[in-house]
Amino acid sequence: MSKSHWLALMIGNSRLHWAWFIEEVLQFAWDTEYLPVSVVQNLASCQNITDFSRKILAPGAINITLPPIYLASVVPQATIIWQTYPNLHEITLDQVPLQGVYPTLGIDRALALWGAGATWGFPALVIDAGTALTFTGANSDRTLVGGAILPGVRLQFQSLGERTAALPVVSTPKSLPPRWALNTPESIQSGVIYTLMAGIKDFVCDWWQAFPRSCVAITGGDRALLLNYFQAQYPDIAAKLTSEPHLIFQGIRCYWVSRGE
Ligand SMILES: Nc1ncnc2c1ncn2[C@@H]1O[C@H](COP(=O)(O)OP(=O)(O)O)[C@@H](O)[C@H]1O
Ligand SMILES: CC(C)(COP(=O)(O)O)[C@@H](O)C(=O)NCCC(=O)O
Ligand SMILES: [K+]
Repeated sequence: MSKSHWLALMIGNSRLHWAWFIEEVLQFAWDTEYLPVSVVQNLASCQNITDFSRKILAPGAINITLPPIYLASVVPQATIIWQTYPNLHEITLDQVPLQGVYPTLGIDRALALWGAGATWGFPALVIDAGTALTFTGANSDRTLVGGAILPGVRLQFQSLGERTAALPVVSTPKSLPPRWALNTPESIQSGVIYTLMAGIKDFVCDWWQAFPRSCVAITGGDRALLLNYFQAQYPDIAAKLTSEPHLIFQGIRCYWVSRGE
């Protein structure tokens, strides 16, 4: 029997996250920008698979087998576009085996937590440093303990620059800035970064008080950046964080396996 190839697509608020799987093994993962409107319109106009492959995948080619896409999204408008894809499996919260979730919990948070628990065991806490930064934790019964949501790194700089007259939108520093800054850009960098780190440290320490041996996994676009800062400022905590770029894909993989495909 031939092995099954499939794609995972996570639609986040900043970009699309893709992974190519063969059976339950992740082969390759990449990020793309949102598709240009012209491509989306073209996609929406497709009538069937042949039409789709001719217009989108490989103009001129016929009879291409489209891989199934397992889709999870926290951006409803962007989901609509993909519902025209002929071989789509949309993952919803009721398909994630966690107890005590509330109806509006983000599917990305649920999948990352499932992925973390399946990989390192429950209890587990996930820090997802994406457009928004989230904490999401479950206990040893796989019951959601709860979490928190705050603006992510880039969003903090953007919103400060865009909603004030005198503040520029500064870039995210690659390494830890000086705490006591003597110019405007570094003052903004210091304020955002040191407050963010203190906040993360406080959440993580509170979690470890309740669940001392729990895995705390960090994922998302700013994962490596935050880990760098932590290594410089709180190396003891950095050493106890588990860094995993593909936590949501681990959750989607669990979903794929649970379907017995
Ligand atoms: N090309 C990029 N586009 C957007 N964000 C990026 C990019 N490269 C790095 N980042 C960082 O990743 C963060 C967004 O994380 P990501 O996991 O991609 O978000 P989401 O899952 O919400 O789409 C931003 O705060 C930003 O600092
Ligand atoms: C908190 C989020 C915006 C994070 O999304 P992201 O930054 O990964 O794009 C997303 O998980 C979401 O829309 N959640 C719904 C609200 C909730 O989880 O309570
Ligand atoms: K919103």
